[in-house]
Parts: sequence; structure tokens; C-alpha cells
Amino acid sequence: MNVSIPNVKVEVHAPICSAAAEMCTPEALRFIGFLNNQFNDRRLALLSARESRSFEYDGGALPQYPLETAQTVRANNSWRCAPPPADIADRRVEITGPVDRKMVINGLNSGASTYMADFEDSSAPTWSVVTEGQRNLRDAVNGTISFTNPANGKVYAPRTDGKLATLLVRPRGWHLDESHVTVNNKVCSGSLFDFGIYFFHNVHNLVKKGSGTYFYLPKLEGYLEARLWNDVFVAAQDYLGVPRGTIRATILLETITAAFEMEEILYEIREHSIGLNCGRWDYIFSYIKKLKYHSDRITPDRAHLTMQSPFMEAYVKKLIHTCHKRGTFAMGGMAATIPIKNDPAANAKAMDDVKKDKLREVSAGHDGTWVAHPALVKIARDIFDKHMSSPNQISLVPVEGGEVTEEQLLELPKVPHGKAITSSGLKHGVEIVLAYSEAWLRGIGCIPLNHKMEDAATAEISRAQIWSWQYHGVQTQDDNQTITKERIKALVSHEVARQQAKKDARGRKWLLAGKLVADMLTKDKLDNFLTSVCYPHVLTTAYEGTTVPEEGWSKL
Ligand SMILES: CC(=O)SCCNC(=O)CCNC(=O)[C@H](O)C(C)(C)COP(=O)(O)OP(=O)(O)OC[C@H]1O[C@@H](n2cnc3c(N)ncnc32)[C@H](O)[C@@H]1OP(=O)(O)O
Ligand SMILES: O=CC(=O)O
Ligand SMILES: [Mg+2]
Repeated sequence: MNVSIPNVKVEVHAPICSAAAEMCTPEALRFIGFLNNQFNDRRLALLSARESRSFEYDGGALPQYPLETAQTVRANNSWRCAPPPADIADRRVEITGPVDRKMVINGLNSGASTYMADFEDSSAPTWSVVTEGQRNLRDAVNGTISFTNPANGKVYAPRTDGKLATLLVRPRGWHLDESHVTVNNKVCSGSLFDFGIYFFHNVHNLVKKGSGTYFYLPKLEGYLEARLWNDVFVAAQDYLGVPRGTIRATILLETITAAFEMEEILYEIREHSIGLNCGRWDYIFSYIKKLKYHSDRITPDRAHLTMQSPFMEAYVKKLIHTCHKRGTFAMGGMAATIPIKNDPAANAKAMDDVKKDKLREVSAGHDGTWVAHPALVKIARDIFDKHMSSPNQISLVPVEGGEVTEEQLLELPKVPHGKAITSSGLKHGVEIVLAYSEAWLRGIGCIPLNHKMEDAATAEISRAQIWSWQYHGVQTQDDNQTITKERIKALVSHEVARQQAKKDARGRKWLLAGKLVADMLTKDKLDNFLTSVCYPHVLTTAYEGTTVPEEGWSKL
């Protein structure tokens, strides 16, 4: 399909399946062309700026509070973020999930205050996931969504008791492309595609209902990236003739660099802001990635990188202080625990851990929290109901968060030698990256593994830390064995063979995943994102023949 407006040519390089036909209408594609034409060059320049800044960290520099905004933004007490819209003033429990039709209905019906439909960490953006996901959201907004599960005949429809969750949408981050669409022969931005298609099809209906389009924006690395989103919002609202502020967005504070620019990020997006969220998993990943060459900042096993770690505590305090000082939401993050079926004792312990995590969040001053599974909604809600009697805690500004130093934002936990980096931590990490990548290559962006949810953010922690361990040649401390490339490759091969021997291996992508994962964990340079490495293998054109079939991947 091709669409042209003066000076802008938009082309779709994928089958026009029914979802694509409904979502990629000529008018919608014109809007996508308009957005890319205006903003894609800036996006690409900001991605290059990320590289330049990373290069400085690679050379030994550390992130710092920006000097240029000290007076104009941080010491300037005259600005606040816009007040929250009425239908989102209470967002104490937010459920998140991929955009398939059943999940969307289950998320909206879950009893959570909001449901975040996710095109990022829990989605593998195949053409069908992306276009069907958009159609599901349009139908959800129109109130026409329904689903019958072909496996068991169960019928799904939105609840009608007035307790439907408010819809939020997370488009892909600035680093991801939508390669099935080009604008003037350049690949379309994944962020602009996801944002633009949702906004185009839904904003007028939502405005008619007295609501707006609400977003979560992932993986920003600094305030100029927030400025770009703000400019996109202004242009989009003007293009479709809706008032400024119809779009509202929570920015995920989930990179170490952004932690040094929280106030600046809010400032840039203040007219459209509904706060910041502690995206804890990507935040840990970003710490490891950005400081990967710093031999004094090698991280211990993932299990030690908890919310009680000094750098995580400092980040939470600073985020709550900053958001409340500027009159907006400070949202908590995701406990990755999911219910443990068939083991009541283990499940009770897991749920108790979730309760503790949510109690820590509400006591620290967060205004709401995330859950990954409907069974956790009530647990989180009960804790917030007990400890938060008002719709949110925005009016409380905890003083201590204003004092957080640069070094505190970077301080790792001290784990006794012998326990910090272990052979089981290494093996478990390899299994996570492999299992997640394998699922992703089949279009599944979030999986249950060992009673935890694993998504792009959690898997990235394992990928980045295993890479850094081999780069620094550290030893696993329980057996004093060095983590070499060969050791990692052997672990990957062993796990691929183990998985392939299972009954359900047919149709799986273990060989391809094994090849990609072994490369990612051992190559000389750490890849920026696992999803960018895997993306060429899920393109629809690739499925149609240009990719090597699974059987064609030789043994590692
Ligand atoms: C770091 C971050 O970015 S966190 C945010 C991104 N990650 C997420 O959003 C995780 C979302 N969670 C999930 O995808 C799923 O819970 C998984 C993959 C972890 C587990 O899924 P499953 O194994 O299918 O869970 P389970 O079988 O227990 O599900 C039971 C029911 O709950 C539903 N369900 C599970 N999780 C969700 C969810 N997050 N939203 C809506 N419904 C859900 C299932 O669809 C299923 O419905 P059904 O009974 O009607 O068939
Ligand atoms: O997106 C959330 C995170 O923790 O990462
Ligand atoms: Mg994230």
C-alpha cells in the first residue's frame, strides 16, 4: 500500500491483512507520514547523541546532574505539571500486559484502576501483533471488543459495572523501528507508528467520552528526548484539531541517565505530564549497560539487585520527591512475581513478597503501583487502600528525596564475596535470556519462567550482566571458575539441547535463539538492545522466505 501527500511518501511493506487494512487506512498513514517527516530526523539525531554520551561513560565518565538547567529548571520554583485528569486521578493499581485480544479484555476487566496496553517490554512487534493490537485497542475504546477462545469456547467481553480500567498505551521506545513501513524511503519510527495509529483512531472517541489519550513513554535517556515527545504531542493535537493537554503521558524513569534529569524531563513535558514511573527492571539494565566498562561497578547476580539496593532506594526517593514537588504522580513499579499454581505454600510466600514490595512503595510515597497478573490486583489494592486514604499522595513531598547525591544514585549493594556472582546465577541468567529470546522470535513478548514474568526488561538485565562478566573476566565465586566466552557458549549449547529434547520443541526457535544469544553474550561489543538484534528475524518479509529456516541453523 502506498500513500502520498505533498513531499511525503508512505509505503507499507507487509501483507495488508484485515487488521492492517483497518488500522493503516490512507488517512492514518498520512498522519504517520506527517509525524515521521517532522520528527524522525530528530529521533535519529537523539539516538546518535545517546551513543556519544555512552562513549564518554565507556571512557570512565559518570552521569551527572546537568549544569545548564540548574537554575532554569531545578532551582526554578515557578513551574508545576498540569493537574491530573479526573478519570485518572486515582491510579493506585495499574495492570500491564501485551496487546492480544484476550489480554486486553482481561486487563480492562481485572479490577485495576488502569490497564496499560504494552507495545514495548512485553510485546514482540511482529506485523500481526502490532496491527491486531491496534485494532483491539480501537475496539476497546469503541466498547465493541469481544473474544471467543477457540480452544475452549470461553467468551470475553468488557465488564459493564462501571469498574472497567482506564486505558493507557505504551508505544515502543525511540530506539525501535517499524520496518514494515517507510516514509520517504526511510524506516518509520516504532514509537511514532504505535503512538500515531492509536491517537489517530481513538482520540475523537475518547474526547467525546470526556477522556483523553493516555500514554506511558518508555526508555527515555534524557530530557531532550522528552522534549521531542512533547513536540510530537503538540503537532499531533493540532493536526487532529483537539485541545492541547488531550494527550497525557507518564514517562518511565527507567534509564540511569534519565535519573539525573528527572526534573528536566518533567519540565519538558509538563503540559502533558501525568508523572514518572519507577521502571525498575530497565533501570537496572541501563545501569549495567551504561557502566559496562567500569571495573568497580560490576553487578552481582540479578537476585541481589533488589529495591533495597542503595542505588535503587536513592532513585525511588528522588523520583517521589521530584514528582510531588512538581505536582504530579510518582508511580511504583513491577514486582515480577506471578502466582505459583499447584503449590499453595510457595504461592503464599510469593504473594507475601508482593505485599511487602507494595507496602514499601505506598509507605515511601508512591501514588500507585504495577502488577503483571490479574491475581495480584486485589493484593496490591488492599495494601494501597489500607495505607493511602486519598486518591493519591501527590500533596506529600518527602524531604529526603531532595538531598540525593550523584554517588548515591550509583551505589551498588555490597554482597559478601562468595555469594555475589555464582555459577547458578550465571546458568540461570543464560536460561532466562535464551527462553525469552526464543519466545520473542515466535512473536511472544512476555513469558512465565520459574514463577516470575520475564519480559524484555528483565531478560536484558541477564544479557547485559553476563556480557559484562565475561568482558571483565570475573570468576563465579562458589567454584572460582572464570566466566569465559567458551563457558557461556557451552551453557547456551547445553540449554538449547535440553530444550530441544522436550516434547513441545516442535515449532520452537531454540537453534536460532541459541545462535543469537551465544553471539550477544560473547561478542566484543555489547549490543544496545536484545530486541533490535532479534527484530530482523520477525519481520513479515523474513517469514515469507528470506530468513534461514530453523532447521538451517547449524549447531553452535
Ligand atoms: C518490566 C516491565 O515492563 S513490566 C510490564 C511488562 N510486562 C507485563 O506486562 C507482564 C504481563 N503479564 C503477562 O504477560 C502474563 O501474566 C505472563 C506471561 C507473565 C503469565 O501469563 P500466563 O501464564 O498466561 O498466566 P496465567 O495462565 O496464570 O493467566 C491466567 C489468566 O490471567 C490472564 N492474564 C495473565 N496476565 C495478564 C495480564 N497481565 N493482563 C491481563 N490478563 C492477564 C490470562 O490471559 C489468563 O486468562 P484466562 O483465564 O481468561 O485464560
Ligand atoms: O517498564 C518497566 C520496567 O521495569 O522496565
Ligand atoms: Mg521497561
